[in-house]
Amino acid sequence: MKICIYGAGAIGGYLGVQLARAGADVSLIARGAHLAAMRERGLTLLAGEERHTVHPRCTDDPNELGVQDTIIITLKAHSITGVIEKMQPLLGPHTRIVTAVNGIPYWYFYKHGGQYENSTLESIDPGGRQWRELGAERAIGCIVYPATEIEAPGVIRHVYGNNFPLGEPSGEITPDVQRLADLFVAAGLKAPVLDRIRDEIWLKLWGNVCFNPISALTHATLDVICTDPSTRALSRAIMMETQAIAETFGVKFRVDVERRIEGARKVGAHKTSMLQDLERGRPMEIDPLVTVVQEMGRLTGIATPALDSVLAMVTQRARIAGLYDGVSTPSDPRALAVA
Ligand SMILES: NC(=O)C1=CN([C@@H]2O[C@H](COP(=O)(O)OP(=O)(O)OC[C@H]3O[C@@H](n4cnc5c(N)ncnc54)[C@H](OP(=O)(O)O)[C@@H]3O)[C@@H](O)[C@H]2O)C=CC1
Ligand SMILES: CC(C)(CO)C(=O)C(=O)O
Repeated sequence: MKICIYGAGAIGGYLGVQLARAGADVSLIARGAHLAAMRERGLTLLAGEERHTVHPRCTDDPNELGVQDTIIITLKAHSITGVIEKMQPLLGPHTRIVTAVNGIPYWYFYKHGGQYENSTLESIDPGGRQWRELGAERAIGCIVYPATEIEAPGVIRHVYGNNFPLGEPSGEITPDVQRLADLFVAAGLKAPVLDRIRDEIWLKLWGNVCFNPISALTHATLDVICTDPSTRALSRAIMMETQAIAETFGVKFRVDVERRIEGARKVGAHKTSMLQDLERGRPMEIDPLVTVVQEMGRLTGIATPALDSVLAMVTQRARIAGLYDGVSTPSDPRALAVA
């Protein structure tokens, strides 16, 4: 299976090392100093006391790679639209695209059923270009549970976790998704194939939608946000709004909100990716994690006053830092009035 990891940074680099070590035919697309370092010295994974270096093909030009069986997108989700054209040489009639990103993916309403079937969401997929030009029918869902970071160009630090649940939008256990899961397992990862992948997407997003913007606004780590009574209550309020929206779309949450917050608290003194991005001057992933929930709230007529307030502040914070030029424009006067 020819696999290309598009955006081989912290998560894509981790996957790249593990897949290469398992003997997979894997190519990495990256850029800048990180790409130069990988070309020169290979890609190194630091995991506890272990250190592994691999030398997969690395490029910033998809034309060099040609058609792939599987593309694993590990870009920040707000970067996907910007690479649609560059991705075209990788796409053949049978290519599958795995969305290994946080937030709601572009294919969300593909094989969803009901009144929203085949809808696109403006906050994550402006004009529906990802849906049309990457192809919703190509998609395989993936949830990223591990935490990793780029410690230096060409060097990935594994922080915790190895679980990447996978699932077809239709819920079927197809040969494609099973083959991919088998490959992940051979690479030492966990990759349960889920028949309700959207439930798991929301379970992860439940944390990102509140902890990430609150951390960017307060600079608090997860343990502090989940312990301080005020930020815990604010997180809970956003999570309850989010749950109401997701349940309208038929999502089932397998844990309750208190257990989800406790799970995050136990992660400890960890800075969310949004806080890390703010501190390092990198574009913040606001629309795929927060604005999209507001958009889905508008679609379903569910007010999101707590989320609206936090979103208004975090977008302003990000704009002032020059790290956001997205779509967030709250337009529901009722929600703004409540907020
Ligand atoms: N890191 C983590 O611990 C976790 C991450 N996630 C999610 O996983 C996804 C990936 O995150 P993460 O790995 O941290 O992100 P990174 O920013 O580390 O990785 C993305 C990589 O893609 C590169 N890139 C961006 N645009 C292009 C382009 N046009 N051509 C080539 N390369 C490009 C970036 O380069 P550059 O730096 O130059 O922009 C970067 O190296 C996100 O959705 C994130 O929320 C989820 C759970 C945990
Ligand atoms: C750490 C965690 C789970 C916080 O929601 C995360 O996914 C992130 O930082 O993006």
